[in-house]
Amino acid sequence: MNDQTLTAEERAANLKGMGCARKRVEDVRFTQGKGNYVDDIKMDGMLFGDFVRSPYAHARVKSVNKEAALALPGVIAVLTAEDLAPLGLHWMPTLAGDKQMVLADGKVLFQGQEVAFVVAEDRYIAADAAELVDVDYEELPVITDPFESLKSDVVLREDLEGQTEGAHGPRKHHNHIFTWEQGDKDATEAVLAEADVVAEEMVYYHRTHPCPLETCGSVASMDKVTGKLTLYGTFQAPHAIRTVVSLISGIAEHNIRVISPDIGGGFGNKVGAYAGYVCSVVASIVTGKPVKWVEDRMENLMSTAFARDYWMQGKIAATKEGKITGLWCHTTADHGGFDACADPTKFPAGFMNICTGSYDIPMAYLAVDGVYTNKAPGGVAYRCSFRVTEAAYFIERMIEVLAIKLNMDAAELRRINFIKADQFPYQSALGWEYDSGDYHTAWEKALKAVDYDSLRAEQAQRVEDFKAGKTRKVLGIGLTHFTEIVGAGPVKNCDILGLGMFDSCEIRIHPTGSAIARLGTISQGQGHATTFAQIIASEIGLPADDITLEEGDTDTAPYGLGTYGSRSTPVAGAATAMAARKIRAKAQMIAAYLLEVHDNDVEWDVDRFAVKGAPERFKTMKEIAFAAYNQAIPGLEPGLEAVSYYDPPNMTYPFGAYICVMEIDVDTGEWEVRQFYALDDCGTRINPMIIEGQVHGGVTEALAIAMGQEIAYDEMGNIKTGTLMDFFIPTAWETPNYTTDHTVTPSPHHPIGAKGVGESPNVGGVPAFSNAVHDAFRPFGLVQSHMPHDHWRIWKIANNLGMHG
Ligand code: PCD
Ligand SMILES: [Cu+]
Repeated sequence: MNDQTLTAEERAANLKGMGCARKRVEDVRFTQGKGNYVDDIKMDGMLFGDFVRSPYAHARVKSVNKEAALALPGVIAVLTAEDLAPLGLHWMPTLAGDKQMVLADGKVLFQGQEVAFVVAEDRYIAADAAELVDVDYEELPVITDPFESLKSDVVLREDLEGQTEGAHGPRKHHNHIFTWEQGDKDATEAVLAEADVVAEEMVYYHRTHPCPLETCGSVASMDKVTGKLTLYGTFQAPHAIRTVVSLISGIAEHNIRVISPDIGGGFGNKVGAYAGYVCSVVASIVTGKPVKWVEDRMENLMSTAFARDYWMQGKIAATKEGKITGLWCHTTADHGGFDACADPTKFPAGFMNICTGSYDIPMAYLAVDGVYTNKAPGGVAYRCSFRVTEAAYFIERMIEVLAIKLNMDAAELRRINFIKADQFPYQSALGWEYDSGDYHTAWEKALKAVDYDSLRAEQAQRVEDFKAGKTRKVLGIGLTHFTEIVGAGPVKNCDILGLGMFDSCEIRIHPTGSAIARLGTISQGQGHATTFAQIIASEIGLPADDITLEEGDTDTAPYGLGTYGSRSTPVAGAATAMAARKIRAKAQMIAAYLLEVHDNDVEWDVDRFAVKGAPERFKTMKEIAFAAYNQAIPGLEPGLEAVSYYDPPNMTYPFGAYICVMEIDVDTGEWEVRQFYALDDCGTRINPMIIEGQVHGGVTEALAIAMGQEIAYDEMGNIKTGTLMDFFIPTAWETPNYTTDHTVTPSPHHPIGAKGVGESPNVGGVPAFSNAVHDAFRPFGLVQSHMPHDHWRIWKIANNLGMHG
């Protein structure tokens, strides 16, 4: 055995375990076009569904005439709310405790709302037939502004009329959904009243959309003989979907098999439940044939879950020296026609109460009011754990605004107020216990890496040159220090529709020393098959290359709550390590038995158990695996497998320091990112290459959001950005170079010390880009301006500041 000739380091390297920049095993398939997405699923006799959608943002649906559509050859059925009503399926519950129409029931509340579902023999016939469905609408007044909505006599949700209690407490107005309050209002207001300095600003984080490359879709197949429903779909939470389908359809849960095949990006868009899923299931039950529904790009942008749309009114108080004494925030949250926000049940505004950020703020108060308008429903985490990007954007803008008020350097203001390394675990004024952090170290490393002082000197020179007429370009230095909160979790705080947010992993070792692991999460491109195998490799000493990973099939995977909110590593990653440790514990008994020593007389050594003090006497994990199946210890059951359901004791708190240096042409509003530095601390790093990829992707999405991407409506409620001609997706052309860096502050409660990282680059990136724009104009008097900072809006900033002469 050449094992004996290798050093421990060489044996460890062969495992490709944690810390290894292992190449993504998924990519062999993906780069050869061998992925298997929902739209690749083809079944015998499969039918296709397509929606009739409302052209109006608010209208009464007086009648739906299906005749012409049904007369078209190849059309099998046209479903309306009337058809679904007897089954109780014309409305469905949302994750936020609201309910949502599956098909228009008497009225429509947003443009693109589903009115009828046409089922036909192929996709094209279905689309043609959808055009033939004749809907008689009566237009109603449209409200697209949440502040107006709260003053309007127009009742948007007639189904809730007279209902003064909502899912999250009292409703103040017929278009009001909930008020969520955190922190101490009176004490915070007292601090504001006495403060040396108070900066106040409205920070708007505009409506945008995750817009994954693959749109949403499903294929439902009801087998009437076995009574089994198989549902393929683009689900970020397949198990939760199975439970919800069972609860609302009455089909026993064991008779439902939900499968998430390959997913072409989720970004939060695929967490909730959509009308298309319900309609494909009903259509399959009705027709007895498999039914596929896949939306197109415009349908995805106009009807599936949007993100953000938070109006955050802020006040921040400080001493003259810049020590922050209090933070106050009132948010008006525009949820559109239904509250279909995907947050843990007890958090109607997600984790917005992380808005004290990285700073030691002794007193704080947050209130969020949810409001209905005539816009698409949703409110998902688009690459951020439940409204954390909103919170980070808010505090990182407020810090900048305060720095202006104090006439202070914004890097210094942050430094003065950071939570110190010795304050962790840190109890925040709005209720969180930050598990760990070392913000000062990260901050100094970042400032040094970009040579902050010379950048400031260059900027000062630039301002002079501009004033002297020597240049038409200004320079912005966008600073951000963010704190994320990921890994929902703890079941005591976090559940979705009553399902506790634990996660799971099951590992089965085969006799020859290879293995399969199944998890309750589901990769959408993150590379779980690569990274989770690395955790197992390090924990039990079998090569990652010999470990298969399977996710997304509810018939085989242990129950889990799915992948979003960067929870896979903090929760399922922990379950993986715990399951592996159970296996190692059994392996230790087997090894000791084979080596004829006491259990405690063997010790773990990379990929084997060796006799203490006699390292030449050992059994490798591979040998132990074989023994587990034929030479088991008398009385011990054969086999080598384990499962772990992990309920994390706390969330994890990744953080980072991002700096963006931007050049802006004041005459055209064009911008150029000259430098972007991203330092992330996600605790123990499983795969540095995947982390770097996550950061590149996330910062690019942040660039999109900050610099142009938006879901905009006109006053009639028409969506103005419903195609990729208008909705900004950066290409290689717009995407700058990034410098990535890291510090490592392990999570003290996670078995391997890892924190999530997938969302961090969005949470840190958006304020970094936006602060760069603001900072470029700060010397000319700009305090606050709303995103997205497209060329036109930047031009207007310059124009309003009188910079166009
Ligand atoms: N420390 C550490 C951490 C982490 N990691 C890695 O990294 C990744 C990620 O992770 P995380 O953070 O944990 O996360 P997840 O859970 O897995 O995932 C989720 C996320 O993820 C991200 N990313 C991504 N990518 C891709 N490609 N695609 C997609 O879709 C996506 N999405 C996005 C989102 S949006 Mo939400 O849903 O909004 O809530 S949330 C999210 C994986 O693989 C892992 O393993 C490592 O390595 N290390
Ligand atoms: Cu979010």
